[in-house]
Amino acid sequence: MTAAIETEALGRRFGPVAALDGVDLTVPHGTVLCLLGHNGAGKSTLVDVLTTLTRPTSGRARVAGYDVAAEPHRVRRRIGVTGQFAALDDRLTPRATLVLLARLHGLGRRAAQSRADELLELFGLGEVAARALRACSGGTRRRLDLAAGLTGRPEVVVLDEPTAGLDPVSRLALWDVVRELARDGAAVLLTTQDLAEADRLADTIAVLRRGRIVASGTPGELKARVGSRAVTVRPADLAGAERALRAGGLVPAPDPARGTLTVAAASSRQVGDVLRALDAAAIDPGELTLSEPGLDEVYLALATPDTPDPGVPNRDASDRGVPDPGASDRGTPDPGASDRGVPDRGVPGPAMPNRGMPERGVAGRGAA
Ligand SMILES: Nc1ncnc2c1ncn2[C@@H]1O[C@H](COP(=O)(O)OP(=O)(O)OP(=O)(O)O)[C@@H](O)[C@H]1O
Repeated sequence: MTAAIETEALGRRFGPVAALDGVDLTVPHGTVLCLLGHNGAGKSTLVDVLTTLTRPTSGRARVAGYDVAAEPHRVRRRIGVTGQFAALDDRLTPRATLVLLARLHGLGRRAAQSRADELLELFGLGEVAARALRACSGGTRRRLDLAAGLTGRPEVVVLDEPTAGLDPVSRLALWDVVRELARDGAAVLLTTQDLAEADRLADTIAVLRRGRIVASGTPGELKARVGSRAVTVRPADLAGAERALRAGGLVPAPDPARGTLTVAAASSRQVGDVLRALDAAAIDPGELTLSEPGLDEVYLALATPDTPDPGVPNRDASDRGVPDPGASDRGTPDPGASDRGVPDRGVPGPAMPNRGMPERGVAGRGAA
């Protein structure tokens, strides 16, 4: 069985700007791929291409087995698309809205009602199910927007920052929905700026930077790739401890405000090295903590636009003595480099995507 989403050397240019620059992605059924990236990395453009809102200018993308450029109608029938409620009568209730949409997806009256009730419950909309839409809050409309995209039980769901602006309870509820969708066999691609969200939800995280995937893997793999557990000690004699660690061949990072020294320690042997170096100088480590790398480190090392390109030696990382996140990507010249520095959205592209199209908007931004 082919993957639910497959892209191959996918590119989308807007005039001189390469919003997507050779993106290769695979999202199998039953899995969640979280796309992380800085502002302007190309996340929305990728979502727009996959949901047929904009056409690629190079490469290919297949969604649910259909090419997005050659068979956009077939793709649209199989993806979780939201935004429909914007075009509906504001006097309708959330329940009536969902029933109507389910019927438009070909369900009979009974089946449509039960699908609507299922979604109302899933999105915690039970209490407002019978309230007119015009009297519903922005958050409620947002959740309804997401629910509306699922009325047809899509096999591929693409969510652009689905939890941005949701309150914490709604956010957790949406995470449950996403996991449930994947358990039921759907492929979910979601973009997020929320690292906790990616950590909790993703089977795979892909890091997009300036239109290119610079790293992908499970959350655990990415964390292991940038890092680096660290040992932090809080000795009484900070300067003496720093000298002792350096004498032991280690590279401590002092934090005088906290009175701590931190040393990257990829293996347990290196944890021992820290203790031995201090012991050799008869220095008590004081408090000792061992910390695991987090996704925030992954983000800082890989996703921020100022990070050196994967094709360029990463001086910062090697200076800190931590493994270089770009190491495995080396050797690939960066064809997008010449596009850089072009002001964002300054140049109108050949075909401006209509992000606001109510009948084909994708879950997420601006829906509230
Ligand atoms: N219609 C357009 N015309 C010109 N440039 C565009 C257009 N749409 C996107 N771009 C440019 O393409 C690049 C990628 O933009 P995109 O919106 O996909 O990024 P993003 O990762 O979604 O960012 P954000 O998190 O800020 O929404 C940016 O440089 C952006 O300015």
